[in-house]
Amino acid sequence: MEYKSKVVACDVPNFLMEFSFCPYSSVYSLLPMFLLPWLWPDCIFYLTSGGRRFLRNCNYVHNVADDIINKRRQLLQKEGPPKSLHLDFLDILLMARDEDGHPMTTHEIRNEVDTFMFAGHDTTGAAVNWILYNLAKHPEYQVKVQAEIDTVLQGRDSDDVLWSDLPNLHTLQLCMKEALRLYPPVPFIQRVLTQPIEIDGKAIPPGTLITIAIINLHRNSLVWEDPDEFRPERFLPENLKNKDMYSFVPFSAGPRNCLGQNFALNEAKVLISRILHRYTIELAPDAPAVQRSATVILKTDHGLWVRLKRR
Ligand code: HEM
Repeated sequence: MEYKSKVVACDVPNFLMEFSFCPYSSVYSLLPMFLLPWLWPDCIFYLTSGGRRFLRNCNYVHNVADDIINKRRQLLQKEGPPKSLHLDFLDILLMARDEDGHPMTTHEIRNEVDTFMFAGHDTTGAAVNWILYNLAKHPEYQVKVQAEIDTVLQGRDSDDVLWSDLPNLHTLQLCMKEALRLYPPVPFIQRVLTQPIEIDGKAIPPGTLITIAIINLHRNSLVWEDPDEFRPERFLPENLKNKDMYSFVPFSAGPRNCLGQNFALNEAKVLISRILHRYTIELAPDAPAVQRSATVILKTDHGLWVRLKRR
């Protein structure tokens, strides 16, 4: 499959961010906001109780971020740039200057912080959950992953996972990719076409908002053999030789793909190897059936229930 569309940035209206259900009528309460087009204009949406709750929640998050930014700015003014070798993200933003020497405003910095918090937190959390769940469901792979972690750590403590260990966790990497294929934390993305394209004989005009269902692509039997099976070996280099590079896109693809991809994979590797070095994970026998719920992030309706046994 080839992506022929050019990608453009598209502003997401606020109503799409309100994923809770419309609270004020028995009929509406069953419908997600995007099925209620008359509430799409912000000025109308903000008059509803859902809209007011949305504004309240936004204010709360913005105040938390503003508070952190202001405290750090004051610290920078008082003590000067940090002496540590690596500056953190907030320091970099606070110290950035444009061509005229102007710093970023708190509002500009907050927008960046919000993007990274939203893009980097729930996504990685969901990924780690789904990976651990799959390893619990497939103990034959969990054992291999644990043996690999034990070898790589060479008797060191679980807290001592080093940067240099990460490329050696090959089996873990295969299992992580397979879990991200079956359960991509971002199941859908959207793009506005800037050029007409044709897919299977159907012409789609520019300006059309299209949804790319990553989860369906990953489970398409034309793309992956036995797509619902957990088979990490699919990602061995020899098995990927004839695979289209767009068959597996949990981090999207093209110029607007995920900026935090490597960070997320490394973060997940550290976390999972520390957990599996100490514990074996089993599915909880009395857990409710896993019901995938595909909102912005792929979650479950009743959680993923596992048991940890100290090794
Ligand atoms: C397993 C974890 C993650 C997954 C599955 C994931 C997935 C994605 C996907 C699919 C997109 C494209 C969204 C779209 O086009 O609509 C994206 C964009 C983005 N991600 Fe991630 N992400 C993850 C972790 C992170 C982390 C840890 C960070 C930051 C530290 C991050 C930062 C971003 C940013 C800034 C963008 C927007 C890039 C742009 O529009 O140019 N992500 N991510």
